[in-house]
Amino acid sequence: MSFYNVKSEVGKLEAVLLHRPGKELEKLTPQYLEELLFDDIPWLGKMQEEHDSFADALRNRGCKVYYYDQMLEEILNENHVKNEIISEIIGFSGISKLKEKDVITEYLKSRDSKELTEILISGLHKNVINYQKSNRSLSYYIKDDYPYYINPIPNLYFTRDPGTVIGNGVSINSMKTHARNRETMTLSYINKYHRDIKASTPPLWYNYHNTDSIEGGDILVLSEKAIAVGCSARTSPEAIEVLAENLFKVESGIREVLVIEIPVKRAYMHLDTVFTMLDINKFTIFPEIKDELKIFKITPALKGIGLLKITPKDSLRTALNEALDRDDVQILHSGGHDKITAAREQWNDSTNTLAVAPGTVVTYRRNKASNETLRNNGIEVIEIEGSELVRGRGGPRCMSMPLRRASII
Ligand SMILES: NC(=[NH2+])NCCC[C@H](N)C(=O)O
Repeated sequence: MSFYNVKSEVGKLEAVLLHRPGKELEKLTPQYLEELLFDDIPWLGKMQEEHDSFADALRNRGCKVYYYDQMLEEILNENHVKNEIISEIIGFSGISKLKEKDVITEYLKSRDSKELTEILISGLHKNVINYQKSNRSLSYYIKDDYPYYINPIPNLYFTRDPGTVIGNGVSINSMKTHARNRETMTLSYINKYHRDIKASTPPLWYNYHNTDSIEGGDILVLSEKAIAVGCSARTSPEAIEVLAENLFKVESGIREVLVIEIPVKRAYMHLDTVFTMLDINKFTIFPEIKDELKIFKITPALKGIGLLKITPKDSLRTALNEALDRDDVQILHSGGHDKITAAREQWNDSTNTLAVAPGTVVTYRRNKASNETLRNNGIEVIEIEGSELVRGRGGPRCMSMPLRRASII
């Protein structure tokens, strides 16, 4: 049996990868907020309570929850994996250029797998390493005010973005920003070495070593034959083409990539901040952007040069109907028909719904107007608290990486 199986956006959620926010969030300071892609500093204790309730809501619906740090710790028990990760991180974090690199490498090697997991997620502060003053380089003094050798990765609880399961394979995404690239790097090790995953040798649809960026918040698995990809502040057209070529080349089952270009803005950093799927024929959208979208359909080129055929489309609804082989697609507007409410609720992730079954979604309770519209249109809404979780700018969909979904009957 394949460890990964996601052939829709809404089939009953059977297994998911989450990360419970930890000490990495306590490394946020006003000075580095923007660089670390936060708008505010969440209160960790409260955030963990909210996250535990989120995980419980998924378990209550029969979903198995895997945790990123546990899987990482498990693979680090093998010495060769530990050494491989340490050497990549040393290069990635610029430590290999420092005089103190041997001391830091030794320090990392002498940690057990739990301690190393903690460092890989919440960072390595400079004052942890003791070494002779005589070994200090000029760059040590000049960059001295930067506190870390290894940066914390506070966005890790948005497990949606570094990896995306499509069919029985996975795309290990290439992140737009340095702040998030290590999330992807560690995920690639989990994918390669975790005993539960490697047994099924899943195909890799995208490799994070490719520098064209693509993030999971932009990828929606519409069906076993079609995916939608947002072209956004985080996902480039070049990366979408590479993903499409890989999916069309091998036996992924995917025959269409529907590209939805959204405006480039912090508030809409990914497609799933403005548009998600709720049911086999229902979607929700932030109405403000609907006239600004550009839609393109990519299919395998039958003849001609190159592998891809690109067709511009006029209407999102028609394109979705075509992709899903239906004629009844409905797109519900968030914000309860009020512009101000819609904008406020979008900022708080009203359109970032996570389907746990066809027509059943998890949302933040705070988005009252949008939740009401969903209910009035036959959607079952499971509400969770998100006062602290939302401060990282993400909702239930961003906080989850579906690993397996049941097929839709
Ligand atoms: N799939 C999503 N919409 N993820 C939201 C990620 C938010 C995160 N702070 C970032 O800017 O990257």
